[in-house]
Formats: sequence, C-alpha cells, structure tokens
Amino acid sequence: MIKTHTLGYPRIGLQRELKFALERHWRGEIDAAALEETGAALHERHWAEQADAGLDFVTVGDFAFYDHVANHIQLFGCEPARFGFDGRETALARYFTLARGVAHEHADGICCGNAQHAGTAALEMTKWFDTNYHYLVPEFDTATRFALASERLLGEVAQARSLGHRVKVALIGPLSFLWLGKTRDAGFDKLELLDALLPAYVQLLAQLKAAGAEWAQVDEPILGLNLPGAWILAFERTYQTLNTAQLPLLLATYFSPLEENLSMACKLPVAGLHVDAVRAGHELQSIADWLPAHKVLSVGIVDGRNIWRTDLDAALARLLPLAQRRGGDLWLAPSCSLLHVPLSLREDGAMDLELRGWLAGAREKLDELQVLRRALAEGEGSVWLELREARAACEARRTSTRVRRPEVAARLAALSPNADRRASPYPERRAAQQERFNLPLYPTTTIGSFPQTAAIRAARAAHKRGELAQPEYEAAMRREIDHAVAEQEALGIDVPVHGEAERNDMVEYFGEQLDGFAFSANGWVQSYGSRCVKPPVLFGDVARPAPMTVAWSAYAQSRTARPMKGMLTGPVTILQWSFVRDDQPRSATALQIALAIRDEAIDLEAAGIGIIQIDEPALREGLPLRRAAWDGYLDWATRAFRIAACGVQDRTQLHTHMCYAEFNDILPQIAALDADVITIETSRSDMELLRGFGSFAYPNAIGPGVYDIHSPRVPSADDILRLMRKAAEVIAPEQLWVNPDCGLKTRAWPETRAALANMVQAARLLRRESALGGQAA
Ligand SMILES: Nc1nc2c(c(=O)[nH]1)N[C@@H](CNc1ccc(C(=O)N[C@@H](CCC(=O)N[C@@H](CCC(=O)N[C@@H](CCC(=O)O)C(=O)O)C(=O)O)C(=O)O)cc1)CN2
Ligand code: MET
Ligand SMILES: [Zn+2]
Repeated sequence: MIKTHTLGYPRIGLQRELKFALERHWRGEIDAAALEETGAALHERHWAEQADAGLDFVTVGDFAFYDHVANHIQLFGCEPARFGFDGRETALARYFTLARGVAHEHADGICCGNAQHAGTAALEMTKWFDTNYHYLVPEFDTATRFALASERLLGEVAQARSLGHRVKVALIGPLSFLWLGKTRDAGFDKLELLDALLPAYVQLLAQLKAAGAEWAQVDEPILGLNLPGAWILAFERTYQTLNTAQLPLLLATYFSPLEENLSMACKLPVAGLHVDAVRAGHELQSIADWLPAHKVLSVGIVDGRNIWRTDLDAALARLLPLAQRRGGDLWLAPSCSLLHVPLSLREDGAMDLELRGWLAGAREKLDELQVLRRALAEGEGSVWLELREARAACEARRTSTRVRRPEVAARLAALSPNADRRASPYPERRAAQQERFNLPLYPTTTIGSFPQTAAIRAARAAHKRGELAQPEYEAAMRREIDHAVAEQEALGIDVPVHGEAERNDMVEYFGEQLDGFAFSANGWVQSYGSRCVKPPVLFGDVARPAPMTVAWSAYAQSRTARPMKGMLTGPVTILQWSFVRDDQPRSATALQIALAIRDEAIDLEAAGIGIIQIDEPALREGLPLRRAAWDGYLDWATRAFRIAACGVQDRTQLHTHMCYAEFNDILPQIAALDADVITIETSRSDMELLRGFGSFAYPNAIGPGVYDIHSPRVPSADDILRLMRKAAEVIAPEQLWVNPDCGLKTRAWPETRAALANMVQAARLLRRESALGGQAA
C-alpha cells in the first residue's frame, strides 16, 4: 500500500495559542500545568488533523514549547553545565532557562550588567539551515555526557496511542544533532561524542518501540551539506548501531540534494529513506535505482517551504513510474516539516479572494497527499473531482492577468549597466558626505527599530479592526516618532532613526504596500520561541504604486536638526522572508524588488533624507546549502542589493545592516556591496568577525555591534569600550561607528535607554582617547 505521512507540523496554532500561553506563563500569569494543557490540546488537535486527512501515521515528537533542538538537548540529558542546575528545578523550568537565560533583574526591572551575571546567558540561537526558523544551539565539550530523559516524549507517544493513533516518532538524527552544536574548546572534535551518544539513542528507540511507536523518522538534513570525510564515514556505523533497537527507521533528508552522499544514504541499514523531491527532484531517478527494493522510499512531493497549491498532474506524472516500480513501498509526504508554512490560508480573512484558491497551508497540503495517494492506488477516476479542482486553480494562477506586468520586465531589460554602481568611488563619496554631515569620530547610531510596545501593537490592532481611523492611527504613530526622536536627542545619538513604530514587521510592512504581494491575517510561521512572522505572499511582478516610508521619515526629520536615517528593507531579505513565486527564478524576483526599493531610496533622498539604510539581514541565510551553488547566488543577490542602493547621489550616505549569521564565508561579497557604512552583529563573537574585515583592508565604514539586543542585560560603558578598542585594533578609528547589534523592537524602553546611554558615553570616551593620541589609561 502507498502510505502518507508528514515530517512535522506547525505547532504555534492558528491563532498563535502557543505563543500567548507561553508569554502568559513567562509573565507568571499561568502556571506550568496550564501551559502543559495548552500544549497537549494543540498537539492533540494537530494529530487529529493528520488522522482526519487520512495520513497513515501521526507524527509525534515534532511539538516543542520553544524549539525542537532544545527538546533534544533535554531528551539526551546534555544541558550545559554552565547553567548550574542543581536538581531542584523542574524540567520545564530548566528548559526555559536554556532558551531564555536568566535575566538578573533589579528593582528598576533591568540588569546591572555585572559581568558575573553573564554566566546565565541563554543558549545561542541560529538559523535552521536556509530557513527563517532559529534553533537553540547545543553546547558540547569534552565533559559532555548524555543521559536519556525520555519521559516527555514517551508521554506524548502514550497520549497519541490512547487517542487511537498509529504513531511515527520524529527525531533529529545523532549526526545532525552533533553537527548543529557548537564547541567552546578549540581543538575538540564534537564527533568524538558520537560513541557516548549512540547508546542513548538505542535505548530511546527501544523505549519508543515498547510504547507502541511503529516507526522512527530520523532526520539527517546534514546529508545535503558538503560534509567532511569523517562525518560521512560515521553514518554507516551510526545506523548499524541504531538498527539494533529493531524499531523501523525512516532516514529523512531535506532542503538540499544528496549528491556525493546519495549512494551511501541508500545503502544505510535503515528501513526507509525520505528525500526532498522539490529541492532535489533530479535525484529521484538515481535514488530509485540505488535504494534496495525492500526499503521504503518516502517522496517529499509537496513543497514544505512554500504555500502554492501543488500541481497534482505534474506530481502524478513524476510519481507514477516510481509507484509502478516500487509498488507498496512508496510513501508520500511534504518535502520537509510543515513547520515552515502557516497552518492554513484557505479561510484567511485578509487573504486576497482570488489568491486563496491558489494556496495551500499545512492542512491543505495533507489533503493534497491524500488525493495523490488515491490517484496512485485507486486510479485517477477515484479523485477526478479533486484533480479537476486543483487543475483549475493552477490554471487560474498561470493565466491570471495580475501575475505579469510587462512594464516591469521592460524596465529591467532597459536597466543601464551602471545601475549597480554609485557615481563615484568610496573615497570621493566619503569626502562629500563628511563635508555634508560633519560627523564626529566614532559616530553613534542604532539599527532602526525601537521597542514595539503593547500600546503600539494595540493601536495597530485597533486600526486593523477598523476601530481606530487612519488619521488617529497616524497621529499615534507620529507621537511614537516624537518620543523616539526626543529620547535620542537626550541621549546624544549622532544619527537618529524614526523607530519603525508604524511597521508590523520589516518585510511584511513593505509587502503590504507593494503590488505583486498579498498578505494574510493568520498566516503565522514560528521564527523562534514565541516569536512569529507572517511572510507576505509574492505572487506577481513587483511594482511600487506609491512611496512607502517617505512621509514617516520626512516627519521624523522635521523633528530634529540631526541627520535622520531613513530605513528600508533590502531586496534579498524581502525575497527570503516572503513566500515567493515558483514560476520564475528567485533571481528575477529579487531584481524586481530591487527596483522598487531603488525608487524608494531615491524618493527619500529627494525628501531631504541624507542617510539611508537598506537592511539585508537575510543575505547570508539565502546562501545555498551546497557550496557549488554559492557563486551563482552571490552574483545576483549582491547585484540586487546594489541596484536598490546605487540610485542615490554621492552625498547621500548609504548604510546596510546584517545580523544573525556567520559572515566570514562571504566577506569579499559583503565588501562588494560597497555600502558607505555597514552595521553588523558582532558582539556575541566578541568582535572576532572584524579580524576578517581587517585582514583584507575593508575600505568603507563599519559599525560592529557593541551589544546583544536579544538580552535585557545592559552593557556597561566599560564593556562597550573594551569591544570598541578591540575593533580599533583591526579597523582604523576613522572607519568605525558605534551601534547595537540589531534593532531594539523586542526590548523595553528602560533597558534600551540605559544601554544606549552607556553606548554614547563609551563613544565619547573613545573620541577623547583619540584626541589625546591613544588610549588614555
Ligand atoms: N520577517 C522577519 N524575520 C525575521 C526578523 C524580522 O524582524 N522579521 N528578525 C529576526 C528574528 N525574528 C523575529 C521574528 C519576529 C519577531 C516579533 O516580534 N514578532 C512579533 C509579531 C510581529 C507582528 O507582526 N506584529 C503585528 C501584530 C501584533 C499582534 O500580535 N497583535 C495582536 C494584538 C496586540 C495588542 O492588542 O496588543 C493581535 O493582532 O492579536 C503588529 O505589530 O501589528 C511576535 O511574534 O509577537 C521578532 C524577531 C530574523 N527573522
Ligand atoms: N531595521 C531593522 C530593525 O532595527 C533591522 C533588523 S535586522 C533583523 O529592526
Ligand atoms: Zn538585525
């Protein structure tokens, strides 16, 4: 029989029930039992949706109160010793400490910044492969020990079994789990921990089998990366060992082709292999050749990374030969976990009516799997109605007059070859800008957003519900700008920002105003912990019907004599954080967005905004997982940025900002962006990143982030001075700016004010030192 399953399911809830329960729990408004109840109700509902859709198994183990990698840290008992847990905390309390750290709050609600208080910083967060989901990074060292703590997972299996479900448990495989962790000790190879980890996995698999799980899906997404030889070699031994537990294993890969790991993956001693037929469809044929006939082939045929309805005819054409060849051992699934798509968009109150029918959220994707299964097993006649409807939807999308705008393509084709170059080289621009702005040495600025307070969100929510009229909403946002400007003037920030109060999100805000985008009311996708985003849906050629930020920035500039920095999101980040069309290359879509942002920058300049920042925090995230594809991506991605940035005059100072990633790999391409100033996240790496910039004599200006905005901890002026002096060892002081790591929207005002005051004080001390000709003791 052909079977259907999913690698994972969204967990936040259609109305973000999990988010609100978590935040209530963290504020002390509901206890752990109430939170557990919400969690249990959510996964029961999600299993029911899977069972109702006719899946052969429900997936257990994909639920997490914060992050599924963090769940594995507890499951295998490897919570870092630095947290100093003493056995009195509950597992859930420890879990949230790992995820959020311990803020040593004092009477004023903020931490003093005492260095000893830094010992309980949360686990680091980083991007899950090339997605906008952030996982908590396991920490491994020579002292790491593993001890199985499977009560929670076994409890979920028992819960699902008691509801009558057939259970497949989803786990991260041991090699991917180790790979995703970080080590503090230089010279320690975390692969050395494998032998200690495997017995815990074997024990767990045996327990799951005894608890009634029929399959374990073991995710090894690292099989799609360029792995060192030792890691590739470790697979055979690892799966020989896991196989001894005698629970059938489905080895799951996704996001990237297997390439040199293909035959190895097919030969591993497991009962089945899942492959991503969306990202690696060209490998299906060789997998069907290599994978022994007795093994299950799970084909990830429905796109788990995007929201377009599947072209079922095309999918069937690809599946039929496989079904004929493999008979019963063919499983159908989404390409990857559905964590990366909204639960449903079909009934979304805000979604464009014409578009709704073109889309499929997680629920609808499960239904697509059923149609495909029945078409294969019982013949297309058994689902002709469903197939006809899907065909009509795909046809409507293909032929809609709203998708293509010939003038956009014409404009791109006519773009001058110099459109991605500034008029003059950096040194000339620098002189023109210095004459215009006369900024001091070590200028201070922030990255754009100020706290998105409850009042701001409430005003926007009321506006969206129609309870706050447009003029009142705008007046409220202008008051927020007044406040942000006044705070910055009082602090003495050299280059202020307007604070982004009017933006729900740095990508969605632009999507809402650009043609070619649609947006939803409830299309939430988890970004990290309780934080979610609503990626807009980019369905057609992009055009900018009107300026998007000019009125706000011009108003902000009218409130201060200092140069107000305008704030735009760059084309690559808008692309990366939206659901984008799959009917043209991403590069083409990025260039279209670039034109819209270019026009906006030119309009800002014309309105008197002399400093403009174009954020590209997702430039690194978009890098393909396979190195061979890097150059192609970087070519068009950096060109898209430059097209957006290079429409302005020499005397306009163009900034960019990047964060959330490991940049060392792409420093030359970052330099090639030729932004006048780049502000970049560096504080967590203790300025190490700057060595890279220093090593090839980066010519333009850099603002290395001097404090981590993810924590309410307030850095002292000394902390900041230390970091800036370290920066000045590798970058000339004339090139340096002083700023936080990223925007401050998730912070509150008291700690923001305190931290920025220390930052400005540090910058002043640095200037004094420079004036005295070196470090003044
Ligand atoms: N797209 C994107 N990706 C990103 C980032 C980013 O900024 N944007 N930053 C990085 C980290 N990721 C982050 C992702 C989300 C949030 C975040 O704060 N999200 C907010 C939602 C932001 C939002 O859309 N807000 C809306 C809706 C606010 C809301 O919840 N309103 C309530 C009512 C609130 C009230 O009455 O008080 C409602 O509608 O029910 C708005 O401001 O308008 C959240 O989860 O809480 C922060 C960082 C990487 N990826
Ligand atoms: N300008 C944006 C902000 O400050 C940049 C954020 S990068 C994730 O929020
Ligand atoms: Zn940032």
